[in-house]
Amino acid sequence: MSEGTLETIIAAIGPLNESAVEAAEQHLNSLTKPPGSLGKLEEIARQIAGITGEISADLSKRAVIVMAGDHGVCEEGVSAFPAEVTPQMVLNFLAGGAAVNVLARGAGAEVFCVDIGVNADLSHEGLIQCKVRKGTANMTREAAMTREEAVAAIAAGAAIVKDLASKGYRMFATGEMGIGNTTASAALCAVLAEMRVQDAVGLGTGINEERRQHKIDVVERAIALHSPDRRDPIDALAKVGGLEIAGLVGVILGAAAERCPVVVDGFISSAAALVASALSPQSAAFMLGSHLSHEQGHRQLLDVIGLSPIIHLDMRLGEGTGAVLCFPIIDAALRIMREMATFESAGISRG
Ligand SMILES: Cc1cc2ncn([C@H]3O[C@H](COP(=O)(O)O)[C@@H](O)[C@H]3O)c2cc1C
Ligand SMILES: O=C(O)c1cccnc1
Repeated sequence: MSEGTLETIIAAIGPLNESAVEAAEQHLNSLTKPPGSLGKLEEIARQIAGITGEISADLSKRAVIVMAGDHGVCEEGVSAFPAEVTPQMVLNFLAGGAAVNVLARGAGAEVFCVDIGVNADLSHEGLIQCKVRKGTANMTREAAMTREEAVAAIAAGAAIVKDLASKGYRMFATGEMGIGNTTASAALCAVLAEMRVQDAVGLGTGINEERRQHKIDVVERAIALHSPDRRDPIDALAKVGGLEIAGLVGVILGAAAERCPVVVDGFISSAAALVASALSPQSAAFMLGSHLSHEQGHRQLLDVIGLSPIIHLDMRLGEGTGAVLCFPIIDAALRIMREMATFESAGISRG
């Protein structure tokens, strides 16, 4: 796919429907509660109205899209786990045994696992095959991928969402699997959010402080080698990003283009959201922050994108786990819109 096709996806993203936001606000204020007393549930209800154009949209068909890809930078010893865990976990997702599968079952969501760049030959009927290349290159030596590969991965993510939307899916969560991907995410934060590298690099799967210092050095060397252009998000994504991160950029832009809410998971998904919002500032209005990851840098990253997390559970897993946990809360906000009595219908005096 060419960058022109990416421009077409971006051009399809419009603003929120302000009259639906206004109608949601009026309905919320007619319900039997002090104005604003349902806090963030009210904010969610207004946002979903603005996204979908309906004050209580039916979002019952929902999906978590788990993008899987490998990272050449693992050669530098940046993760507590070996790279072969990526394909092993893909099989676990397909067997239904990973944390995201369990939580998705509880949230009425289907898990779609995508091979966008796993460094292994995987074949399974449940796997969506979109491999752009077998893992990125080691960013401390060469660009993680080419610009064309980054664009192809974005396009693949957007095409998956388009296909699911045509089948009736109305809400999406971002998920990922890729050993080494907190390193790529931290590099993107440093370039595109202008965060200090030491603030963006965390412990990932559980390295110690000494290894974190090494991981900081790895990110600094990669950025010094490539000088990614912060005004060109595709350049940054190609040089220091990841295939699954690029795939999620496409999922987010694709959801915004389809006017579907997209719930952004933890640190890595938020790095994808950062790239998406740099490519299309309007896309941020279609994103919902999910949880505050324990990974260092996540709070600052969310602030830059302008997302506020719905829940705080000290999780640091990824896969889409925090995002799917927010689906029942979003359901609660929509249920309030549908089922609560109004002051008028219940005969209750207003203050
Ligand atoms: C068994 C296992 C399951 C996971 N599920 C998500 N991650 C998470 O950990 C990885 C990022 O951390 P780092 O950058 O330190 O490698 C990603 O794959 C992320 O999704 C997992 C990691 C492991 C080991
Ligand atoms: O917040 C996340 O997404 C995360 C943090 C650490 C490791 N894996 C994922």
